[in-house]
Amino acid sequence: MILEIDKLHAGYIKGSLVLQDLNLSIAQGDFVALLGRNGMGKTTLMRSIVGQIKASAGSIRFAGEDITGASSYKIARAGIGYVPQGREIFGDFTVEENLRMGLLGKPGLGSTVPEWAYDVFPILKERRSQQAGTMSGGQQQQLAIMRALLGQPDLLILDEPSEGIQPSIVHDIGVALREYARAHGLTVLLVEQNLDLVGLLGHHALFMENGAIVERIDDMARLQNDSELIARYLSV
Ligand SMILES: Nc1ncnc2c1ncn2[C@@H]1O[C@H](COP(=O)(O)OP(=O)(O)OP(=O)(O)O)[C@@H](O)[C@H]1O
Repeated sequence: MILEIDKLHAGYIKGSLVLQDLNLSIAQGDFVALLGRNGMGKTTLMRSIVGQIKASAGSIRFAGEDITGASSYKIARAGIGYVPQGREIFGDFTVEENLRMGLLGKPGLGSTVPEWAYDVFPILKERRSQQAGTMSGGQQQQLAIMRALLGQPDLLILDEPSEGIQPSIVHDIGVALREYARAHGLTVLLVEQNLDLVGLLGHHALFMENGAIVERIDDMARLQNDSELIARYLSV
């Protein structure tokens, strides 16, 4: 297992936990989609894995190493890339400057954006000198994903990458990312509501409710044809 979370408890306010006794194991090279209604704790779980929220109990192991309580910087260096909800790109900086930030803090990667980055998402090459904040949502999402990939992570975590993006563009981004992930043996953990992207980037789906993972499916066709499952976990 590349990621092993055992009995994790975490939250924002003392005495009020969002994640309760959460267990999760992800195998190397797996594509896992995490689904659930708003407020169930998906983002809190992602932020706990990348060290932005400290666990009050339980443990998180990545590639055999205990990363519970480690700094975000150390966790990124250990090989976890994170594309946060809302993308968090630097709008006043150029595309290339944003991409260079993905190289920071990782020894041996240099400071020049390698050509392969532009091969994965060619629009970023066209726009490399443009202020990132002036690009469309889909273009900014490609930038955010590539900034994370430039650190050459072993596990890539994406939090609602389709948010605010036209469906056809979401699909194209998903196809490009799937191709990259397969070619590089990347493990992917995706929080997503867009079922097209879940189908593209998920081999399994996990459902989260009230701070715990309550069900797993391996037959992804159920997301299209099991209306009872959808109603139980996804309808608002
Ligand atoms: N910064 C914060 N401070 C206090 N409470 C928070 C904070 N962020 C989230 N919460 C609370 O934690 C709970 C879980 O939120 P979380 O964002 O993890 O859910 P989610 O499943 O990712 O939903 P969404 O799809 O809306 O992001 C919610 O009750 C939310 O109000």
